[in-house]
Amino acid sequence: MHITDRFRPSLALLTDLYQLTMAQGYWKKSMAEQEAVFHLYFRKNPFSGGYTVAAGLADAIDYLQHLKFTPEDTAYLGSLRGNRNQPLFEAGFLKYLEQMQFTCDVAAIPEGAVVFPNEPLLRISGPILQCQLVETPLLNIINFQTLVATKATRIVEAAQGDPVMEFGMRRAQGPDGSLSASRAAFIGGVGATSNLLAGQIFNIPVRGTHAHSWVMSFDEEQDAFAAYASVFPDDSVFLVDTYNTVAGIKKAVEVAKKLREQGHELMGIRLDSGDLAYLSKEGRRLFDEAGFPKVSIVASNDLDEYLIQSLKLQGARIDTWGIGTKLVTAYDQPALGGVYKLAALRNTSTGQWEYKLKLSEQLAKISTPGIQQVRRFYNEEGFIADMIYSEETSPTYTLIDPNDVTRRKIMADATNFQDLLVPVFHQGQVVYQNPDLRAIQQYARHQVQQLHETTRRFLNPHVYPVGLESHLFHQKLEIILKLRQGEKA
Ligand SMILES: Nc1ncnc2c1ncn2[C@@H]1O[C@H](COP(=O)(O)OP(=O)(O)OP(=O)(O)O)[C@@H](O)[C@H]1O
Ligand SMILES: O=P(O)(O)OC[C@H]1O[C@H](OP(=O)(O)OP(=O)(O)O)[C@H](O)[C@@H]1O
Ligand SMILES: O=C(O)c1cccnc1
Repeated sequence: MHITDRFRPSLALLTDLYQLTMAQGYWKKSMAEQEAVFHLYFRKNPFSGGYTVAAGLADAIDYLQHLKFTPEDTAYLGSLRGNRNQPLFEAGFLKYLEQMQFTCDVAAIPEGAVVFPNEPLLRISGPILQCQLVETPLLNIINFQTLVATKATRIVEAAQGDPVMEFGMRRAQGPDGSLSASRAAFIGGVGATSNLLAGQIFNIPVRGTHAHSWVMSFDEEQDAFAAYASVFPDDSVFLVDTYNTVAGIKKAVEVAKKLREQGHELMGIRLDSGDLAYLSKEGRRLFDEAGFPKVSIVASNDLDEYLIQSLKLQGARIDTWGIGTKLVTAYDQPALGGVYKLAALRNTSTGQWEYKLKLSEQLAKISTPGIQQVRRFYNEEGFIADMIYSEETSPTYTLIDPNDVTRRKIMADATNFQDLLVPVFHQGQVVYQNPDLRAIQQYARHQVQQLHETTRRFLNPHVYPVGLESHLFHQKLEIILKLRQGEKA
């Protein structure tokens, strides 16, 4: 099942109005079927990090597979009016939309792969009208899930093997945001979610403790713990910070003793405020002294990768991390900034591809033309460098940094490489089997492990080398110079 399933029968209008006005323009100018190539990529790793984890492809595939304008969709479009109250869309165009089938080719980097700025995560080729229509929803799906999967990976890295639970639904960007975030967080290595619908849809393990209101609804904190334990004798984690945390821990110890007399073991306690380093050490000491070394200590309270790292440095005795707001909202960087750019258009007279690029004052923002593929070079120690090349030319082994021509890398000795974009749709038909979500999670873990620790660190990470293949670099340069000349004229 996919997140997009919930919006059936049609998601065709989940796009920006301008995609439809351009579509009518292409149709009217007899350009609708002209073949185009677009790439979806981002320009900067999120969170000032050294890498990004791709996510969202399964939902992107599901969306494209079911792209169909229903009579209700076209009736709505038909009802839209322009400035002179004239219909915005023509009846002939709406008929065209209703009959339209998705016929594009799509190649994509599988979910869980580590990816870097300027690498196409998706390449869509086919009739320009169709390629253009799907820009916004593809960006919507891929940008958010990739962002959250990357945040989750960082949090899981900081936790150094401790289990991490995702508690974010209440602070997420709406119901669909919470589901996407739970899925992406799982890809990034989170072990469980508190979000039951995400559990049901994606088969993610669900876990939870209890809220402060449970404790507050009893006269005595200890009675609250005892009552909860009587309902869930083998599955209780007590939230101990409603009043005085140390006193709360002591009451939890007393209830744990009673539970043991009845043949059950308390699972854990949760700390949700105060000094988590101090309180976790105190909690560990009190439970250990009472003969409960296995009672685990869960911590929550606005945690993120930096706080986890700090708490570990302070010697906190936290076993499990509950992470909500900062994870599902990607708090310190709320958008990835992925873009979708036209890179080639088939000339209808010559049948040849014409390369296209978008100029910018900033070199880094000039898009790359061509029919791109990403080749990753690696050895037994991990990933070495990535090269973006055009599938139209046979690639050399020279990578040039598009933002600094003096930085080059020659990969002639590298025997191991892999092309990252794999076929996903062929002429509108799916040719890709989505891996199971757990397999994607394992793949992501393995991918991150292939990166050097200098690329993985949070502060000022080493920049992983990504270059343009020499032919492509020179083609790009030539187009830039030509366009700039045109600008002057
Ligand atoms: N030992 C620690 N080192 C660094 N940060 C900590 C430590 N312990 C807790 N924090 C973090 O400090 C922030 C503030 O926590 P604190 O419990 O003092 O305030 P609070 O959340 O407003 O408390 P309350 O829920 O009681 O109102 C939280 O993000 C928490 O995770
Ligand atoms: O801190 P986060 O990373 O966002 O994790 C989720 C938070 O949601 C809950 O708090 P809330 O105050 O909403 O409810 P509660 O009464 O259950 O603590 C929980 O106790 C966490 O603190
Ligand atoms: O189960 C929990 O402890 C939980 C669930 C959601 C949000 N905060 C905590």
